[in-house]
Amino acid sequence: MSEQGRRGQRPDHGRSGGGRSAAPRAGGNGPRAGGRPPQRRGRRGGEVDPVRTAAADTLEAVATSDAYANLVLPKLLRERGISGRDAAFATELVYGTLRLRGRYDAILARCTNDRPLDQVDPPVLDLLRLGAHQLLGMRVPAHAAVSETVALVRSRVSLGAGGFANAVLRAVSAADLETWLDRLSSEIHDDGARLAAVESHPAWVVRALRSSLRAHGRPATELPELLHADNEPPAVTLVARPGLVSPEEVVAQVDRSLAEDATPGRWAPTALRLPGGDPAALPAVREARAGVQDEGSQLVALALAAAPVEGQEARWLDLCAGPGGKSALLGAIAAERGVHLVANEVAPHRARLVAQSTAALPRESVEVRTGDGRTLGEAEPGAYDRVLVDAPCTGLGALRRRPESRWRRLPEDLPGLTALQRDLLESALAAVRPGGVVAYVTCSPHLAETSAVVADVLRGRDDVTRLDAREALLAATGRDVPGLGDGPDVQLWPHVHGTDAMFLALLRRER
Ligand SMILES: C[S@@+](CC[C@H](N)C(=O)[O-])C[C@H]1O[C@@H](n2cnc3c(N)ncnc32)[C@H](O)[C@@H]1O
Repeated sequence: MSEQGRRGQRPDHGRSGGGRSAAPRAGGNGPRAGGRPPQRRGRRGGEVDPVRTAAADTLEAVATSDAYANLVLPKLLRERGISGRDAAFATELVYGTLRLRGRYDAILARCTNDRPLDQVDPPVLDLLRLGAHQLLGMRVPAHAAVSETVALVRSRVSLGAGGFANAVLRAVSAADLETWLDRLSSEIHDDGARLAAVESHPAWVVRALRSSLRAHGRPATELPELLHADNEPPAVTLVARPGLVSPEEVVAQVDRSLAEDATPGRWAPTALRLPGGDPAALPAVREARAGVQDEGSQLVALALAAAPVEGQEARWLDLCAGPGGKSALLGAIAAERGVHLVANEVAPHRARLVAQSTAALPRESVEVRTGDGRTLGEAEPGAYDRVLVDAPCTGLGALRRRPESRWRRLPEDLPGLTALQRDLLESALAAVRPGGVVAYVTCSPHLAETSAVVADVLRGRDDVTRLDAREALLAATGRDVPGLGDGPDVQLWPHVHGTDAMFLALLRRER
């Protein structure tokens, strides 16, 4: 395999003066986030940059309080009056640093004068990663990246740590990204470990994704492309909820400068993509007639609604509904068909989010409940025509949109999750009536959470038939969606479909 192939496909790094790459890099901001530091005036020598401080505070909250960057950072930027290009710069600093942590650690480990990274004070290490991202993932001039990061280390940790950071970052800045990646590729001989470092994923996730690609009939040689896609920020994708608003009506509400570049979704008739902006500000989103939703999430909900069900329909169930994106889409379709949706969620605060997501639906067509989905099937046997089990999972299929999650999840999380997934699927099969259909969905392609759960639950049962989910998906989209494999289940992929890696199995209860 070629060097490039082993490393993964990276964008063509155009070069500008000084040998630094001019193009945004893998996991970089692209045109939306603005990688060049905005010009700020009026800071005295030695003062730390407030925008980088906001980024460092967010990284600290993520590291020490298990916080989510996408919740902490916007709040912090609002409180500190940081907006526009400064806010975009801070966002790229945080997201890029978190996503590419594995890659930067492999590089930093070669710049610390043989000091292992686990012996570097964690707050210093986080700031070194922040500096490395400015040097290698953004278009920040090297002197600014080093001096601003060293100022942060001095002010937040100690003068001595500042000296150490200075030496390490100068060593990082001695080569550009291309050169560093060539070096990692030539020095790390194990295939999985090399991909883990170059494409910044934990090694166990690399192994899991390789197995899943193979199991779904895709060549393992696609793995670098898949990992690379996980490092690309996803497009802003909206859903126009049927019967409540059309994609065209949503586009009409978008700022004229962005509307020209709005495009329909690739597959789902309900989807549209925006080049940026603040979708939460659109009237249709504020009124819950539209929402922000990955196209893969839309596709699995649409496929359940399109699956063949025998006889009259009256009641649908979303067993694990929070925060309610799929409930809102299913509920909109249900309302059009005169069907009632029950949206169940175990966590009260997430049930409140479901109520918000479904607020635009006619009141009589949806009921939001708080309860344990594991017991619902026993309590209401055979009461529903269609049931969605969008099970709690590792979220390994949505790494693009959750920059820190790949480092938080551990293989030890799997047994607890798969036990819960099995219980929920069994409950769903009890809740669906004969002739009705259950969709088992995860935003993870990990085989233990997908095919293995379905196989475990169906073992020894002859009252359930596996439907061809590809046919339902094609019926739902009316388009020829390529790369759906041999079936009967569907596994979507970021590098093939441009969606999160959603898994879908459709199961019909025969008796
Ligand atoms: C993957 S999320 C569902 C996402 C949702 N379908 C959407 O599109 O917005 C899984 C949800 O299951 C909920 N959950 C976990 N255990 C549950 C249980 N025993 N019963 C019902 N819901 C549960 C979690 O709180 C979480 O909100």
